Amino acid sequence: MAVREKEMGKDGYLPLFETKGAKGRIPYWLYAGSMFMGICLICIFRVSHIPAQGDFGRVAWIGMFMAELWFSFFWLITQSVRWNPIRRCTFKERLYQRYEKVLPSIDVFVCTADPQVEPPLMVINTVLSLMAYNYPPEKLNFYLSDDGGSDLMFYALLEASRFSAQWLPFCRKLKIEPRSPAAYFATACEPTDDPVMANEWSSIKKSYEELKRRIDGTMKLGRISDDLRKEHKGFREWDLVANRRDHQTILQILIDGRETKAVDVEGQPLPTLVYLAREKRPKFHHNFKAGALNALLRVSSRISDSPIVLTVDCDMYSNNSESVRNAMCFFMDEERGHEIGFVQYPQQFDNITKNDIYSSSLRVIMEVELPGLDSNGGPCYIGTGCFHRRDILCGKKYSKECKIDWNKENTDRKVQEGADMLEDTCRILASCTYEVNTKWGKEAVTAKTSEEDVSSRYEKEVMEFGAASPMSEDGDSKHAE
Ligand SMILES: O=c1ccn([C@@H]2O[C@H](COP(=O)(O)OP(=O)(O)O[C@H]3O[C@H](CO)[C@@H](O)[C@H](O)[C@H]3O)[C@@H](O)[C@H]2O)c(=O)[nH]1
Ligand SMILES: [Mn+2]
Repeated sequence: MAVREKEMGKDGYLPLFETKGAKGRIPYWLYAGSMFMGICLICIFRVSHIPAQGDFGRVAWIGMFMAELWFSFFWLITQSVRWNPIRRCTFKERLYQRYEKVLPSIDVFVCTADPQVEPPLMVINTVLSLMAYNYPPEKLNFYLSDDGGSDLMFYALLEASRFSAQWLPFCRKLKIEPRSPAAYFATACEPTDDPVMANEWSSIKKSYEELKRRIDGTMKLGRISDDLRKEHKGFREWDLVANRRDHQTILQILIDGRETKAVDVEGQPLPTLVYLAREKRPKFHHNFKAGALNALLRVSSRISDSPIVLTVDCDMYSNNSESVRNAMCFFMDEERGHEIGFVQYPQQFDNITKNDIYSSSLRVIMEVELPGLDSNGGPCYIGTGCFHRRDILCGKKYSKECKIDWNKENTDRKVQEGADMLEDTCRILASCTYEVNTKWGKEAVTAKTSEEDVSSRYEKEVMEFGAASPMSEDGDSKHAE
């Protein structure tokens, strides 16, 4: 094993992640240094050549000097986010060796709000890209929050739950990236070298196209046909729905990962998949996405209660199937894990013009400023693509002494009830009155539910975040072990 000395922590311990300075810092420091010199010289020139009292242009001179001082001050404070950008590298191989058996389970929250603006086909592509993560499927739980309360969205998710039985094994076998079917088939070519694979490839592509056609057809029709309605008990919920702003909680567990029959075409377990449309009533404010996330936190704490929570906007698929493992390297690092409250990934946009004339890819923000903020304690939560520790969201503070026993963490949180029972008992957690008379909105408060007593609210604590927020970059391929 050829491991460089500085990679090692105390007592020869090998960390799960490493922090490095970003590339290009030295040229930037030279540039910033010359800039600073220039600013100083301008100041000296302005002060030493100021026109005497009564001379022509004195007021303009002072005005210019003030403006220059203001811009210099502005430049100086931007250095705090540009001076020292950092890069994080993970060692997934070490994670695999030490923790593969006890990896924590993850609850993934996807938010959608309107089936017209955010087409269900796009939403299920996001969900499928996440379901296909390279992570033990029995440890993944997916929750789709539908603020549009639409049976069309429910139907699309039902289709996705069926398609996932083919899609997940296909992704595993061909190790494809990205794992959003739409994004993948938009660019991928049929593998020609292996006829068996080529066959499978075309058959999956055909299945996806049929799924797309069925969903497009239903969207065009604008309602669920009577034949489709018979396919799942969940559609009966919509008999009681007045409109999207006035309806009861709709909660359907489409795949119950704990069940033995929840398997893909290869017999491997499927992840849990839950549809949630929280209760909406005209009298109560729903608090948009934040309200949805709070409802999801409560409902998921009852169903799967995973120690790690990932939030994703429905219009943002995951382009890397290793994202979860990368994030786990931060949370599970024995020495520094307790310093990390959340791990988030920068966003990238798909539909940007070649020359990016509007700078839509936000390169300065994504490539310089967020890594720059990372060296100063971390940027704030950007709303999507972010893993949180559940306990942090409920106010827990971590310290050096607070070591997590991941073995215990995993087994402690299992529920016994069947899916039907859970659907019933969890409804109240997504009711619109749940947060009434709490401090929600004044201090962002979230409630955690106990297993013993579902309806009682306990542990209402202030939402706050940990000190560090690393941005992960894959580094392990470059390291010899
Ligand atoms: O009542 C609502 C309204 C919105 N959403 C969801 O919230 C997400 C973000 O909304 P969007 O309209 O797409 O906002 P963007 O401006 O694209 O989002 C960026 O900016 C938001 C804050 O302004 C963050 O919340 C997002 O995470 C971030 O991606 C989407 O998935 C929506 O479906 C809900 O779940 N319920
Ligand atoms: Mn968006």
